[in-house]
Order: sequence, then C-alpha cells, then structure tokens
Amino acid sequence: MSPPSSDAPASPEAPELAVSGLTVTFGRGATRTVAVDDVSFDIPRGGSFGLVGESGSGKSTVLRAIAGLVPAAAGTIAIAGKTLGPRRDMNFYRTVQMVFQDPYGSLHPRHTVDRTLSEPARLHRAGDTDARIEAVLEQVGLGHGFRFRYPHQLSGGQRQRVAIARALMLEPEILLLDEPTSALDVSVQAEVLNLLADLRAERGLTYLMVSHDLAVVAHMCDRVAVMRQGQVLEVLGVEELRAARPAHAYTRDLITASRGYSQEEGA
Ligand SMILES: Nc1ncnc2c1ncn2[C@@H]1O[C@H](COP(=O)(O)OP(=O)(O)OP(=O)(O)O)[C@@H](O)[C@H]1O
Repeated sequence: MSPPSSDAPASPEAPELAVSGLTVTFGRGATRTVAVDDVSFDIPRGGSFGLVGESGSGKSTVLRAIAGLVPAAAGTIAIAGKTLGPRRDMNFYRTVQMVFQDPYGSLHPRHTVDRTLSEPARLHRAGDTDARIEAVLEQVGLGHGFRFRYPHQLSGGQRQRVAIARALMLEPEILLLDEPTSALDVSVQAEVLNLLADLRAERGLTYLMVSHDLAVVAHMCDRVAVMRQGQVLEVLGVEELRAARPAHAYTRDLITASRGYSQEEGA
C-alpha cells in the first residue's frame, strides 16, 4: 500500500470509494496465490457497485482488503478522495461497515440483540446508545420487541436484520456487503434485499456488494464488475447486464448459470 497521501480534507467531488491497482497475495514461493490482481474501480457517493464471479475469483478478498482484514501487496484505496494507510483507524469504521454472509456465525450466540448493538456504540463512545438502538431496530423492521432476544430466538432473516442494524449503529456512509443474503431462504432473500435498497435510498449510503448471483446484483447495483482469477474482466452498467450484452463469454456463462436471473427476466 502507498502511504497516506496527505492530511488534506476529503474532497466532495471525489468518488466515495476508489480502488486502484489493488493486488492481494497469500502465501510465498510455490504456494503463492494472487487472489486479487490489479483491480480498479470507483463508486460515486450513494452508488451501488457489485462484484460478481465464480467461487475463488477474489471478490471477498477485495472487500476484506478494503476493510483492512487482509493486507494489500500493491495499490491504493481512497475514501472520498483520501488515500488510506495500511491500518484502519476508528474513524474508518465509523465511515465503513461490513455485513457478512453468515448471520449465524456473525452474531455472538450468548449476546442479546441489545448487547450486540451496544458494542460498537460503546467502543466508539458514540453516546445516546439507547436511542440509537431503538432507531436502528425500527429501521431494519424489527422494533423494540426484538431488543432483548438471543440469536437462537431469531430466524435467519431476523438475524441478518440484526447484523445490518449493527452495521448502521455508527451511521456509516459505506456498507461492504459480502453475499448478505446467500445464506437465507429465497423468500427471505428478497425481503432483506429490499430492506438494503430502502436503507440506501433513505440514508444516501454507498454500497459495494459481493455476490455470486447475477440476479441479486442486477436488482441492487448500478454497475457490476465481473471478476475471474483475481482480475476484473469487464464492468457492466445494469442496463447492459439486464439486456445480457456482456463482451465476454465468461459473463454470458454466469448469466446462464444464474437461474434466478433468468426467471426474473422471464427467459
Ligand atoms: N486467508 C487466505 N489464505 C490463503 N488463500 C486465500 C485466503 N483467502 C482467500 N484465499 C484464496 O484467494 C482466492 C480468492 O478467494 P476469495 O474468497 O476472495 O474468492 P471469492 O470470489 O470471494 O469466492 P467465494 O465466492 O467462494 O467466497 C482463492 O484462491 C482463495 O483460495
């Protein structure tokens, strides 16, 4: 990673999230894997950008590198024009939050919803925790009645709503969404996707969403990068995606493989 560019204030004209030449490697020597290979894209404020591709194409690693969970070997990541350094500080997590695929694994089984939601506010000394919890529970469609429940008392969809509520506690600007509905039943997937779409519209959030499912990204995203073997093969606008006009056969295969997409389009 390049060092932080400067302490210059964030620029309002700059993309909300800009990734340039991002490269992430794992292992050394014969076992070295280039998981992400020179990936670049940017997302305007309030935009929604999807990363699709087959398993192992590097989608999650891009998100994890942005979140600072894995180190970048090369490239830069900038939020509102300000290049990030190698470590993420508290300020970063106030701006950027992540929602993971597995709502079962991502909630502590012995913590109530209240405790799960309190933690980020306490860590960040955000204040007014009580009012924040009540507000986010309403926003994700759960309400006060769920506040003192444990994860085992919740359905998969309700757990994912709690995970989304936790991500909203610090009023972030960017959500990194890693397959946020792929562990859920199909009927519940649509509800959670609609909730995410409503939250983006209401709060002006910026989304970077990983999915192996083109139906999901076509529904949720303005633009989509198709990844293969760590690289971005092509970037499609949602109209091109819906019209199934990709340049690459690999993308056409992904579209064909996306049964839900075909059903939605009546193909
Ligand atoms: N912590 C790690 N250590 C070693 N290799 C890793 C690690 N994380 C990911 N990889 C490798 O990096 C490559 C990209 O993985 P990644 O999980 O980003 O792909 P993906 O497109 O998100 O796939 P999936 O949809 O299956 O999650 C794969 O070859 C994977 O095995």
